[in-house]
Amino acid sequence: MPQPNDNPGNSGGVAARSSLGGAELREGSDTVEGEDHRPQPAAAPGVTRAPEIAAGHDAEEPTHPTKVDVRGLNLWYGETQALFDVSLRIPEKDVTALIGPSGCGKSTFLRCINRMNDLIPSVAIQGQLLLDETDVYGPDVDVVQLRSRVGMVFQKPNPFPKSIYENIAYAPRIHGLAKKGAEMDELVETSLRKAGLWKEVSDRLSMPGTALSGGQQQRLCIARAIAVNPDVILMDEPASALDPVATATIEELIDELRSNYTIIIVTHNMQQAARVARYTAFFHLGEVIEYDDTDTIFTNPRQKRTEDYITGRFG
Ligand SMILES: Nc1ncnc2c1ncn2[C@@H]1O[C@H](COP(=O)(O)OP(=O)(O)OP(=O)(O)O)[C@@H](O)[C@H]1O
Repeated sequence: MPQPNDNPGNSGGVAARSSLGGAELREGSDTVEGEDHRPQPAAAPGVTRAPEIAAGHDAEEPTHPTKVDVRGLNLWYGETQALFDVSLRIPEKDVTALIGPSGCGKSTFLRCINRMNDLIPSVAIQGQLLLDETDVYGPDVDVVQLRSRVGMVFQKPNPFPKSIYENIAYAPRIHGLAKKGAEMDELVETSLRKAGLWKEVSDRLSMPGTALSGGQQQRLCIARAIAVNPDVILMDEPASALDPVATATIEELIDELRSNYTIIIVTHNMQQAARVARYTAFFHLGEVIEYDDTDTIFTNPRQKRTEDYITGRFG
């Protein structure tokens, strides 16, 4: 088993980091600097592979560095704890799925990565969440910048009530990423191309984004996220409101984006996780029960609870 402290560049130990909003930060009473009390995820995919996990997989498979390194993350909504000691190392430039029954904390965890939970006053967070080497909850973090590095796509497509063009151009303009005119036109086109939408909308960029079909709106939202050149794209059930054809298009798009972006996707649809994700984390009751190659999770899970979930015994 790899030890969590195998991860280079981090000294281990769980740091109390942040109190968001009005709730008290809880100190981990059993946590001693230098010791590591975190549960052991099966492996940190793409970083350090346990020999038994590597067995049966292509030994030449490239391993990617960690993009998001989560260490002992706990989260409370007021008095109610929703995440328990979550530790995951999410590799860069690939797709990681978060699965588990309703209410197990998948979306809560996802929202920690770009600090969307800051918007909920009762939330308190303890633990460490590193994006590359940066502590996302560190005192110097500019949350606006963070959210441009870590884009988000929601369950229900939510284009701005503006033109297709403006949906893409809005954030780059605010961030000063392109000048008005040809430079912005090019950025809009490139973003729409990357999201596989350009051909469908190139002759109607002034039309409202909300006039597109649901699947097109979701690709517009993905193009909008891409336009600010993020490293990470969080997707919270991005296809659950779409029909099967639009869902297939989104899944194809995710597959195309995987080589350039770290994609973390929450999905209720296990077939979808199996189709799009290289790695899968199974959450239950706010804990990560198992985290491994998607193949292993679906064909040879180590934990009974994972097996029971993927075979439909609960959830
Ligand atoms: N804003 C909130 N305030 C209080 N409790 C919340 C809030 N959001 C989520 N919770 C609670 O936190 C727990 C985890 O919810 P979360 O939405 O993260 O689960 P999930 O696994 O994404 O569920 P689903 O698959 O149904 O979307 C649940 O018990 C939920 O009721």
